[in-house]
Amino acid sequence: MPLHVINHPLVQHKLGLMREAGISTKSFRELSNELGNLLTYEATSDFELEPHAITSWSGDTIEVQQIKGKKVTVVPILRAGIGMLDGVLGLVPSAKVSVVGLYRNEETLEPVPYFEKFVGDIDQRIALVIDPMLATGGSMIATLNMLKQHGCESIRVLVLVAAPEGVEKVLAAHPDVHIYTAALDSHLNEHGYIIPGLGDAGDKIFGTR
Ligand SMILES: O=P(O)(O)OC[C@H]1O[C@H](OP(=O)(O)OP(=O)(O)O)[C@H](O)[C@@H]1O
Ligand SMILES: O=c1cc[nH]c(=O)[nH]1
Ligand SMILES: [Mg+2]
Repeated sequence: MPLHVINHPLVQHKLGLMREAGISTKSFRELSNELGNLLTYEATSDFELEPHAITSWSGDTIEVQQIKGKKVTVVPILRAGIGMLDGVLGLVPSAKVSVVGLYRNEETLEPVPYFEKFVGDIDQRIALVIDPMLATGGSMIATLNMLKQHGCESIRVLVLVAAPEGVEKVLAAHPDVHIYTAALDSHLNEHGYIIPGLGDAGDKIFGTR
C-alpha cells in the first residue's frame, strides 16, 4: 500500500503539539522542520546500500556501506513546503532542490501554478515532494504531473497531515507514488480545510495569519 502513516511516538508527539490553537510561529516552524526530518528518515528507509572500501582510523582497509543509486531532489511546494525544507535537508544535505509554486484558489479549491524551477537532471533523481498539507489533493496532483512531464519517475510525497479524500485522489492519479504522512485525519470541511488538521499551515509558518 503506497500510504505510510508514521506512528512513531516522536512523530505523534510533535504533531500533537502543532495542533494546539494559538501555537507561536516559532514553535510551528520548528516542529514542521523536525517532522520533515523524521518523515525523511522513514521515507528513505528502503534506499539501497552498496559496499565501499575505505581506510579506517587504524590504517586498515575496511568495507563500509554507502547509499547506492539515484540521487535526491527535494521538491518543496510554495509556500508552506519551505517550512519543512531545512529539516529534510538535514538528512539529505547533498540533495538538490527543485521548487514548485502553487496556491489553492480559495473559492474553487483548484491549484493555481505560478512558479517552477527544476534541477536539470531531475529525470535521474528520486524526488521527495514536501508540503505540510494534503487536503483535496489538487496541489499535489498538479505537482506530480509537472514532475513526470520533466521525466522524473521515482517520487515520494512527505506531508504532515493528509485528508482521506486527497489521498484517494492522489493515489488514483499516481498509483506509483508513495505517500508518507504523520496523520491521516478525519475529513475536509466545507472550505476544503482538513479536520482536525492544523489550520492554514502556510500562514502559520510565515506568520501571515
Ligand atoms: O490539497 P489541496 O486542496 O490542494 O490543498 C493543499 C495545499 O494548500 C496549501 O497551500 P496554499 O494554497 O494555502 O498556499 P500557501 O502554501 O502559499 O499558503 C497547502 O500548503 C497545500 O499546498
Ligand atoms: O487544512 C488545510 C488545507 C489546505 N491548506 C492548509 O494550509 N490547510
Ligand atoms: Mg496557505
